Order: sequence, then C-alpha cells, then structure tokens
Amino acid sequence: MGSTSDWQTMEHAAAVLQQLDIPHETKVVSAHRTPDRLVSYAKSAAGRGLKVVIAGAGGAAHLPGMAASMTALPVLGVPVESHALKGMDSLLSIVQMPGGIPVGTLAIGKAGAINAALLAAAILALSDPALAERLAAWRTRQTDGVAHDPR
Ligand SMILES: Nc1c(C(=O)O)ncn1[C@@H]1O[C@H](COP(=O)(O)O)[C@@H](O)[C@H]1O
Repeated sequence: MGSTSDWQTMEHAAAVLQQLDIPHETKVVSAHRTPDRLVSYAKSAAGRGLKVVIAGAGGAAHLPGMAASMTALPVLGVPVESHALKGMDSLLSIVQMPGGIPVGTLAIGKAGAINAALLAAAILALSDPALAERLAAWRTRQTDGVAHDPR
C-alpha cells in the first residue's frame, strides 16, 4: 500500500487472506515517496515466490500501475477512499490503464479490499485444490450468514 494511512482499508484484505489461511506479507511501498523501494519490490516479487500482488493506494494512485509495469504477476488495485474526492481520484487513477499493462481494479474502499483478497484467493485456488475448498466454505458461511429478515 502507498502509505500507513491505507492500512485501515487494506487490513480488510489482510483479514480475509488470514481467514483463508493464505500466506501473505504487508508492505508500505510508494511510487511517489519511495520509488526505489517500489522498483526493487516489484522486480523481485515473482522471484521471491509471490503469486499475486494487491496494491492499495489513494489519490494520484500510481502504485498499482507502476507495480504492474515491473512484474508479470497479476496486480489487483484497490482505490483507497481519499478525503478530498471520496476515492474517485483513486479509482480513475487505477482503472484507466493503457492497453498492455493490466491492473484488476476493485471497488473503492473496504469492499474493494475484501474483494481483492477474494479474487486473489480465486486465482490461487486454480492451482490449489485445498484452497479452493476453503474458499468455497468461506462463501457458504457468508451465504448462511445472510439474514432473511432485516429486523
Ligand atoms: N497513491 C499513493 C502513492 C503511489 O501511488 O505511489 N503513494 C502514496 N499514495 C497515497 O497517498 C495517500 C495519502 O498518504 P498519506 O496519508 O501518507 O499522506 C495514501 O492513500 C497513499 O496511498
């Protein structure tokens, strides 16, 4: 994520990864403030055994796109809700990639963070049957937890 201030959004992705027992790391990496850290992080990601990158950033959110430009791993972008523009700036910065360098862009804020983790899980589950079972069980629990009556 681009800043420690993004953690209150991105912790929801980490929580879902934890629930699904998916090993993961959490790092602050900024294209703007720590460009060298971004280059080394993105270029070494695949070699270190990472399979998917979830990049959350707000405002002029160049982090997901720049990360995607330096790794062939799938990059999922989470637009963090900015104070000034409610995350519309983040969303448009992340989603409008030029053809050729994809970033899978999720919803603004908490829902996007949760869904980035679930989408990462679905990608990993394609080659991990045990994870596919855990993901199916997670979804069943969610379905079972939806009330029939709103009151
Ligand atoms: N969008 C980026 C990037 C980047 O894209 O490289 N680096 C930091 N940021 C964003 O700046 C916002 C404000 O950061 P601060 O709260 O640290 O001022 C955060 O949402 C962060 O993701």
